[in-house]
Amino acid sequence: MKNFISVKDIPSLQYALDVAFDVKENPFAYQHLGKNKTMVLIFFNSSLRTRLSTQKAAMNMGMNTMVLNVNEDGWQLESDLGVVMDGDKPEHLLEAIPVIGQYCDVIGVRSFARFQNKEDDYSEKIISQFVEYAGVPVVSMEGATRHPLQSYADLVTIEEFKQKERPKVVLTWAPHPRALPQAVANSFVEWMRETDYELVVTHPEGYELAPDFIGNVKVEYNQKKAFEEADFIYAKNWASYSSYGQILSKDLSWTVNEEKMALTNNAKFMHCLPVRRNVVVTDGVIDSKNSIVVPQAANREVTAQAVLKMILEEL
Ligand SMILES: NCCC[C@H](NC(=O)CCC(=O)O)C(=O)O
Ligand SMILES: NC(=O)OP(=O)(O)O
Repeated sequence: MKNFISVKDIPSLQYALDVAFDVKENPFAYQHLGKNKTMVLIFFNSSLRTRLSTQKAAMNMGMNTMVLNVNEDGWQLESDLGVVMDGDKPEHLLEAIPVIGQYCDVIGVRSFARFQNKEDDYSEKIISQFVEYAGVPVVSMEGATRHPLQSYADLVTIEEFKQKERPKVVLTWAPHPRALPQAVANSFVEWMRETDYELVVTHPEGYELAPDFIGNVKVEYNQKKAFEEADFIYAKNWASYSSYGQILSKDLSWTVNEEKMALTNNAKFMHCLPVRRNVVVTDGVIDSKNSIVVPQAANREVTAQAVLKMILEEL
């Protein structure tokens, strides 16, 4: 594998699952692959899980890691092409990216949607420049439109907890005080569409995901109806795609609560975290025995390591 940006980069879902379960069982078996190799992790946005799990995964693989928080301790980086750089950004991505590529063997990048321009976000303006100019493999640690390390961990988690071959998996929109990217939801749908699970997405009108991501996945506007017989409830807020980046609703009747979970088939509750308690999900649900958010987060280390293994094997 050269880069890891979307589900299309893995050889197959089954192969990715096999690698993930293997590294989960044998985390230190492949250190020879990463010996004397370095991963640089570049963050344009905050992180807890991705930062720690990806570094831990790289260390498990015998790699060294370096972290750059662009907004705190690097030069501010210009990403627009052809601009007169007489403003507040001293360095262009066109130099910064190949320079970073000189110092490492793999680059991880986190760069969220900025919500200034739909085309810029949906063309993955930042990550695609990394892929073009880095000269080394690039791993998305959440781009503008996808969060593939998260979705891969979500898949592994569902495989571990599912009680039936073809579970019903429901992605539900939930309210939030801020405008959040569509990346987690897009990517979750993109990965789930590669499985044979029954997938249902529920959200208020106006929150439809981009057509390329939702495809012909079933959308049920009645949240309670969507929850019926669900085996997994995956909650996430996202801002509107059609009214790009706007908050159209903060309706707390969409919060995942005990009453709605009672409609399900004893469903497991999932969220990528960080999560706003008693806005996205009630304490009662996230503190219940059916909440698997912590093992889900633990699998972030597993899938980051699986991705690094697949990349290092081809270096
Ligand atoms: N990486 C997982 C989620 C990251 C991001 N969440 C956030 O920014 C939450 C921030 C807040 O709750 O204010 C998102 O939704 O894409
Ligand atoms: N789920 C996730 O990506 O968490 P962080 O934003 O803390 O990395």
